[in-house]
Amino acid sequence: MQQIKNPSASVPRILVVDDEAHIRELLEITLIRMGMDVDSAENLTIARQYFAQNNYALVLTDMRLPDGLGLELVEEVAKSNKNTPIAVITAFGSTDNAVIALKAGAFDYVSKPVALDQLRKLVNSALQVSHIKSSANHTVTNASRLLGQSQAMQDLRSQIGRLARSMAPVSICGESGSGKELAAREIHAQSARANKPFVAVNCGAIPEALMEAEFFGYRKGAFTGANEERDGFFQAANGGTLMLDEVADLPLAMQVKLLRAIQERAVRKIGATAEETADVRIISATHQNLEECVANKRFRQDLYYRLNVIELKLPSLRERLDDVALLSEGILQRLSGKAVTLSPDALNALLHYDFPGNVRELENILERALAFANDGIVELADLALKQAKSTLTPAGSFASVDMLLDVAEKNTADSVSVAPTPATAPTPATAPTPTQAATQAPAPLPEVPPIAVKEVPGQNTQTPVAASIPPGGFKHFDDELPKSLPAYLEQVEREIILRALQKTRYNKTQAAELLGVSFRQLRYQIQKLKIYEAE
Ligand SMILES: Nc1ncnc2c1ncn2[C@@H]1O[C@H](COP(=O)(O)OP(=O)(O)OP(=O)(O)O)[C@@H](O)[C@H]1O
Repeated sequence: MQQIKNPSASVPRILVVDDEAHIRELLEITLIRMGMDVDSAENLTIARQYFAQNNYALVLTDMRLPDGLGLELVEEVAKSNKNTPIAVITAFGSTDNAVIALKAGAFDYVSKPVALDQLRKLVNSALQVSHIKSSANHTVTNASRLLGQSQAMQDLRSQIGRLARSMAPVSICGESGSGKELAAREIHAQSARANKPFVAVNCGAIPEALMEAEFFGYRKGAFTGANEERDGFFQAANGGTLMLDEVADLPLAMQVKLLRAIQERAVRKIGATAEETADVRIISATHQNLEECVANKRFRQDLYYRLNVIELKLPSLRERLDDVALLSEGILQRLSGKAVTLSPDALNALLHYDFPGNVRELENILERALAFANDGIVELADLALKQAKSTLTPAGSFASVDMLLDVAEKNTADSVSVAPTPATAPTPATAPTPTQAATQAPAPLPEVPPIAVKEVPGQNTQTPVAASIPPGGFKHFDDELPKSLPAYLEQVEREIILRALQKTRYNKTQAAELLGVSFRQLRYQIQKLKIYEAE
């Protein structure tokens, strides 16, 4: 056992635990060169003594020790009140051990033979975690955008605080609109990676043929149309967090490649001969049941095991209706920029609504209601809830089409959202590529001849309806008023969405661009209106 003399209180101190003297020595030299103080232990017993007597910025332990497993130390350190990050050194190719250690509370891992640049990155992340913990920055939890004071939200926020201190992959599940992406952004914002990119990728929105290029990038000339070298999502997220949204939508072939990239922490651009390291933290999300997808052989078990190291479950809004008042206040404030309140009747109606679309639906309801609200008060009738028996008083004019569509998501300034930007996408002649659509103002929707004439069942039916428009379009009211405003507005919304879908040959990404809404919002409206592609 070797102890560095005269450790200064201001110098970060690291405990290295390994039974092989030459590895201890290598780690010690590297860490001392990085300006750290180092204590080293050759077995669990000595490591425990050191840990009990000192405060460490990081504990780095081998998995196999003469008197036990490094995993025991991981559990003890994770459970202690000291909040010390602990990382493990795993044998080459033993990624299962890494997953087990991460599940037990390890902050990160390095594989043998230890690559020194990876070790340096790990140490720097651990130091930032310790710094965030002890500095005023930690109050970021209080400024969380995830609103809600219910027990479920308080638990969620403290779970997020713990997860932010780890590199472990997190799998977020929850109903559509319940806040999965927001939770992922929070984990990133509170982590040591906060000043690096957060890249959110909608796996369901990328054409299969382009997946590899989008994820891993390509070299110039790698294929026809590859006119210049391009980074993929992994490179764009380097040092930060990569969110794989709707991960269940990944095709099986891509799942294999993704698994490899995550395990090796390295990717190879299409056309490149060498791999490059990819230092990304993976957060995945889905509204589907991934276990069921595994059982149905739609999702690889090994990838599931790799992504699902820690599971974060988002409660639905109807499970935490006591948050509705606070959420509404925050949303109204954000949307209108001034104090707008809900009348007691309106609040009461919301408290009895079941929100199948969760917080996103609450946002939509309130955004629509704001357009009708007078004198800074949202009344029950303004909400136009389906269950609410509203007697709507005419409020000037009917909602414009723009109002019916949700506002585009606003990315936070410190984050990057990467939309698929295919280089060689076989795109329909009339539809713009996503790249074009992102840079051009959406063109006005031209008249589209009606297709696949089918009768559209009633708007409130539970049966999905095929994507078809009645001949001549839907009935529009000139003089007479519609019998039900919500049903009428849904009808107009359906018509607009169907026209955009038909124009883009059912490419939802392009349809969303055309309508100036995000893919997620369009998908939500399609689900809500139960539109599906005509066979
Ligand atoms: N707790 C919350 N506090 C404030 N806003 C929230 C909360 N949860 C969700 N939201 C808002 O609701 C909207 C939907 O959230 P988000 O996109 O994170 O949901 P999601 O579960 O990822 O949806 P999907 O499954 O459709 O991808 C966003 O505008 C988000 O800001």
